[in-house]
Amino acid sequence: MDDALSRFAPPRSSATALVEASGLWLTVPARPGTVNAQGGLDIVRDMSLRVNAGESVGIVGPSGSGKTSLLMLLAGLERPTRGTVRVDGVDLGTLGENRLARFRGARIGIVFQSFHLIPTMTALDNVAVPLELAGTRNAASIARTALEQVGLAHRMTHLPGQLSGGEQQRVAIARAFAPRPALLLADEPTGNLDARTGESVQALLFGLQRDNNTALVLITHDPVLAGRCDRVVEVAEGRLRDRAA
Ligand SMILES: Nc1ncnc2c1ncn2[C@@H]1O[C@H](COP(=O)(O)OP(=O)(O)OP(=O)(O)O)[C@@H](O)[C@H]1O
Repeated sequence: MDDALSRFAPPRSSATALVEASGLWLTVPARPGTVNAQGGLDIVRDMSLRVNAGESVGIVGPSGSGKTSLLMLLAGLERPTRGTVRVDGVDLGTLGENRLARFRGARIGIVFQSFHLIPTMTALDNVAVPLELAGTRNAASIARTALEQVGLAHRMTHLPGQLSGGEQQRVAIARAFAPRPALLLADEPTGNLDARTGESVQALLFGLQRDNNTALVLITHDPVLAGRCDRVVEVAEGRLRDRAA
């Protein structure tokens, strides 16, 4: 970690949640007929969530209920209209865009349903380039190790289009874990994969999460995948409610 990022080095203690989202609202300009009293549409309504270091939390709920919006807020990819998100002791709302992007690169990994790899870059570059951009020394060697860990030692020089869906998601997982983030956010990570491939990607994800003591917040429609998490919370109409795992 370079000097600029070491400022974010966490005072990690078991007493403090790794993620502390408090009173989150996300309001967007409304479509006709869906307005709140102020003339906006409330997508996220007063959500609060704590996630401890190393804990896995499944997020379930109907389509359109606000799951992805919550994940975007936790990643700092959306700014809440009201409320705060603290990750690793840092209030994301206090960071400008550049520092927020650097913080995210160092502390938060994200895995999407549709992989989001850069199609013109090899598997190795898809993992190494974000590390280089973050100023990480030995980026190529860290990326190689990350790809070996996800079983892709033999696919490093392939482009995403030359890889299967499962292999592409493994590259995305290697990219997400390579900076050793404290928090991994995953949005339907097996949603585009067949059942068997999805199972092996699930095993990989939870294995890396356990080995690195990474907190995991995972959106899924798959009850089996949700059931692998330490805890499941349900989103309904923009609100959160806890339920037994
Ligand atoms: N920027 C935006 N502007 C307007 N509406 C939005 C915006 N982002 C999300 N929405 C709406 O907010 C609601 C919640 O969307 P979100 O993607 O968070 O739901 P979700 O629970 O993840 O759904 P799915 O399971 O289908 O992915 C949806 O009705 C969506 O259309």
